[in-house]
Amino acid sequence: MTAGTDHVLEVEHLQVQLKSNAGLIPLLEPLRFKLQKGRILGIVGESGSGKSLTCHAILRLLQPRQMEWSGTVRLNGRDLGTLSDKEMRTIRGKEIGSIMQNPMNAFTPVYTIGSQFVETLRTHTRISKQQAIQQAIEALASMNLPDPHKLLKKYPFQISGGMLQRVMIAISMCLKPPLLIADEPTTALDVVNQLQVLRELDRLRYECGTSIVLVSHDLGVISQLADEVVVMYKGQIVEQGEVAQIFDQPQHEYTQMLLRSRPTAIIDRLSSSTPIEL
Ligand SMILES: Nc1ncnc2c1ncn2[C@@H]1O[C@H](COP(=O)(O)OP(=O)(O)OP(=O)(O)O)[C@@H](O)[C@H]1O
Repeated sequence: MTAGTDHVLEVEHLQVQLKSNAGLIPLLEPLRFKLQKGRILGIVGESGSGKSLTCHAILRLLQPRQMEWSGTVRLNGRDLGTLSDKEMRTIRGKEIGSIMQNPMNAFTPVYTIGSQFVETLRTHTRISKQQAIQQAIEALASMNLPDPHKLLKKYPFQISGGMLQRVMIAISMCLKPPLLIADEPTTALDVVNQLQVLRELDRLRYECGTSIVLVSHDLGVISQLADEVVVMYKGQIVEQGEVAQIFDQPQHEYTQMLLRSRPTAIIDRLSSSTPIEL
């Protein structure tokens, strides 16, 4: 970490505009937030409020022909805006892991899960092929994926979206990045697997000190896992702060409305002390 900052992620005046025939249309108003090592920042807000766009902007995955962006994103004090596309490709994966809503997009259909898993590990670490396969098998097993040996031989289209989601998380677990961007990581999963994934994310931050940006519609998940929260509405941050503060004393009318419609099922399961039978 660069001297002078104890923040893994610093986002300042981050703004995104859509290029259209009618001119630039603002999609994200200038955003500002920071995240310390080992902390989880939840991003909540209704559909279309700008959560995914924020994640894509941090990862520098916006299409330059479609979008214009400005502002600063720093990772451990390093301004990502100054890096070349090649440098950013190295950063993505090793230093910023990502778990996106549509896992199919993260895989190439013509290569097996195993070859993509091993290739990713070996691109970012100095381990042998055999060690990479062993790590992959252990990581897949820890994600409650059945028969990891067979799974490695399958192609992405041969397994469900939920399984692919867990494969992506397993890859991130192996790479132990300082920052993980998880955009609705449990949306495609059933309740048992949602809990498994959330526990693995929690383990990643406690054991590896990974900081996590966690986007979720589920306020129960955010209140249980996140340390701080950003509430977005129409491309703006309307409120941000420590989870307890925002959930106990929401100041903004929109946050109050979100909390009134808060689901409780996952919270109850997650906070239950009874171990889940897997
Ligand atoms: N490629 C694009 N072209 C045009 N508009 C876009 C594009 N991507 C996002 N937007 C617009 O930007 C706004 C924010 O979208 P974003 O996907 O970030 O929302 P979100 O909060 O993640 O929603 P959801 O919870 O449904 O994923 C929306 O109004 C969306 O229509």
